[in-house]
Amino acid sequence: SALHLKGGVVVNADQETLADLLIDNGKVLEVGPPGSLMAPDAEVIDASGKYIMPGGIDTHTHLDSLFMGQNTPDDFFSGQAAALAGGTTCHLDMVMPQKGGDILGGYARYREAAKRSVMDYSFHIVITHWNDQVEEAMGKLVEQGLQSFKFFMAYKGKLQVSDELLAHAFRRCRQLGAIPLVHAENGDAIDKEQQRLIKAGITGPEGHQLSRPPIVEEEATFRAVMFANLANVPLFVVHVMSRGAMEVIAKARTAGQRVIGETLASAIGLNQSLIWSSDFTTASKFVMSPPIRTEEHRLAVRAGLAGGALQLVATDHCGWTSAQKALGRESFLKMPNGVNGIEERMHVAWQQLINSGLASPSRFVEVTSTAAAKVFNLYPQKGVIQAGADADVILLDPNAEHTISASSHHSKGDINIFEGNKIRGKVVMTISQGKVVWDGSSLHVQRGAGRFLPRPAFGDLYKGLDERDAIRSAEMYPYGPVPVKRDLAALHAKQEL
Ligand SMILES: NC(=O)NCCC(=O)O
Ligand SMILES: [Zn+2]
Repeated sequence: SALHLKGGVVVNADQETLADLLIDNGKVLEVGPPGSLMAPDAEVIDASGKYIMPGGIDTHTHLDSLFMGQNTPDDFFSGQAAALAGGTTCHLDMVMPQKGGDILGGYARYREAAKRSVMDYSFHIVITHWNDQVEEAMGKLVEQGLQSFKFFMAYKGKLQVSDELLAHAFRRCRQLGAIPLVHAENGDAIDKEQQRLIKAGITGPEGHQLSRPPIVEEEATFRAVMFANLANVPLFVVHVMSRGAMEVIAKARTAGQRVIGETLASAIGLNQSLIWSSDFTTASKFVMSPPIRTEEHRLAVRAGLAGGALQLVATDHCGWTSAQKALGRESFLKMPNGVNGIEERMHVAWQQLINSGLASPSRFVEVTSTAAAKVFNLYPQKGVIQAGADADVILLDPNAEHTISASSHHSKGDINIFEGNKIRGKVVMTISQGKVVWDGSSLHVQRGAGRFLPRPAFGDLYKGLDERDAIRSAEMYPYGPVPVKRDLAALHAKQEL
């Protein structure tokens, strides 16, 4: 049935206004001044004292995934249900290739797994090797509505790609109108550090941390940014965890390059102190790549997200059980990397951005929803509350207090990196496709209700790139057109004499 939200503050990325909202048939029907909308049959929801905002979009998740030999506990049903309970109504999941590198096969498996979905979703496709079939598969995937490909610059010997592959792939993305995503860490350097630390007997979770210092993240970020510049392709850097990597991105943007920096709930909400805990289960919870960093980095990245050096905040949700983490008891090399967050992200971002006074509710909407919709070509279907948009909407009570805990979360893992975090501000209602799916205490989700969202190539980030190419070419050949015409016949004739 139709919903009539009355008396709330509607927040979009550009402004907040006291307004009423009418929702019907899965869409936003109308937004108008308080008392102006007529809908006698609609169910009335009192939104007074609450913010009405676009549902969150998480640009980086790993649901129903096989990673480091382990299956993630959360599938598309449990992961998305958790997301909805935390105010996220849409996500983009990472498609890992099948064994043997079969990309289309991997994609088909994820489409099948996603049939359990309870909210809308799309995918990024991970590319780990290169040949003609891969190039062709990328083209086919773009035709099917996928416009983003992910490359790991770390995980040596497994997922890591070479510089040569990056160079090829960025050109191919440019041709297809797709966005390349990079996990930016120098896998070769990490490999050496890992061996050194293990040899020194540092085998615990802190060894993971020490093997991947901020400098390996900054170096790879710089390399990816330079390669993207070379191909004149937009670039999306996933999970920016450190100040240096953020500054590389900010500098490139200042020079006019189209680079998007994604940070994570774990980066702005936590520092690495608990990785030094003498309790193994506690320490192991925080093992992820790139690592959660010192307080100095947390504060820098948080401020950068508020101030505009970074563009959005995701989760890289790849939560594991404590038993799975314990596989790394003897060596951090065997511990599945990854942390939870799909359910906590909106609350952590609210706490860190709004309650710190660093950002406005509009900026919160921008970094949790609108920017993602724009970059990944879902706007204005998603990421905004206006007539015609999908009715993915949340109500947030800025005064409600709650504490995050594994004992009350909806995700399937038995551990939570935000355990005990006190949050002021709570999502008291989530509306997905026009239906109330979270009422503040229970979920009302329907298996299979989630839809795959096709995303056309050549989105907003591509506008103007052809003109830039033409101008850059002209700048590259300051002494005239190439190839330079030379009279080689005359030279031959001369030398034959
Ligand atoms: N981030 C992490 O530690 N695990 C998930 C895989 C990745 O994104 O690197
Ligand atoms: Zn990653």
